[in-house]
Amino acid sequence: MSGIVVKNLCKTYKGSIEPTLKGLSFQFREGGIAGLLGPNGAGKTTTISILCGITRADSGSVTIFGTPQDAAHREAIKHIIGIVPQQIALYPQLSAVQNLTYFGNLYGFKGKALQEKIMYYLELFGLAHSADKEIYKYSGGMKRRANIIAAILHDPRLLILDEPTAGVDVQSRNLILQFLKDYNARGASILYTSHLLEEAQSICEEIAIVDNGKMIVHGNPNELILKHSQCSNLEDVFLHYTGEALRD
Ligand SMILES: Nc1ncnc2c1ncn2[C@@H]1O[C@H](COP(=O)(O)OP(=O)(O)OP(=O)(O)O)[C@@H](O)[C@H]1O
Repeated sequence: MSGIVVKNLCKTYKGSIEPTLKGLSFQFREGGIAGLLGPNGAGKTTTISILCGITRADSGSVTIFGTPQDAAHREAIKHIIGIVPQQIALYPQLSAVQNLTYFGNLYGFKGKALQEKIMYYLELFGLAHSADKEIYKYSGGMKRRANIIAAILHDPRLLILDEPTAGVDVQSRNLILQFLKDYNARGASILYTSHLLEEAQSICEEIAIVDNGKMIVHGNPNELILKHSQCSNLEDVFLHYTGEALRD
């Protein structure tokens, strides 16, 4: 299988006694929309950071479309993946255009072609009227949308997003979800995390629920719902596997 293959990831952060990842494994096929789900502290952000090469696992392996995520392939992986982190990764004192020009340059894009692409995406994400406004003046939803543009200027085959719709209004959320579906329809793969299970149920064809650093269940949301007669939606499935207990 040449999708996203995660095998036996283990990770204990420096200074922590308890491991964050305890032999986590899952696979997602190429070309789909996949959801990495789990309660607070399950290890989703850690897993995503390892997938992108930001954090190193203590052991285990990650292969993306046949390319291993290791020191020898870091540059190749950088071009395959676009990452939208949970925190806004833009310079607040720079405008959207200045930020996006900077990120485009990092990937070797320059000049008119880059500026046209930036304007195309600012338009698509409803930000054209604020193209020259500094990011600190943006609303939360506008920042999230600009954050996504920064990750797609190099046309990544895999877009990874950590809670892209957390804390945004319904309008921004709809726009972001529509973009994800359209980007996927153009052939790209999407891997995203969310605590909004109704949303994950509606856009993901594959989900993996992780808890306490381990894989709990993987599958198609509708098939998982049908498999458990007492479950009528993905939230029921999630609670069935992870229980009612608080994690903090
Ligand atoms: N840099 C770090 N140093 C020490 N511990 C960390 C670090 N980053 C994360 N952790 C711990 O690892 C565990 C998993 O965190 P992680 O952020 O990966 O979970 P998550 O599933 O993304 O959670 P959430 O849904 O709350 O965002 C948590 O207990 C967290 O405190």
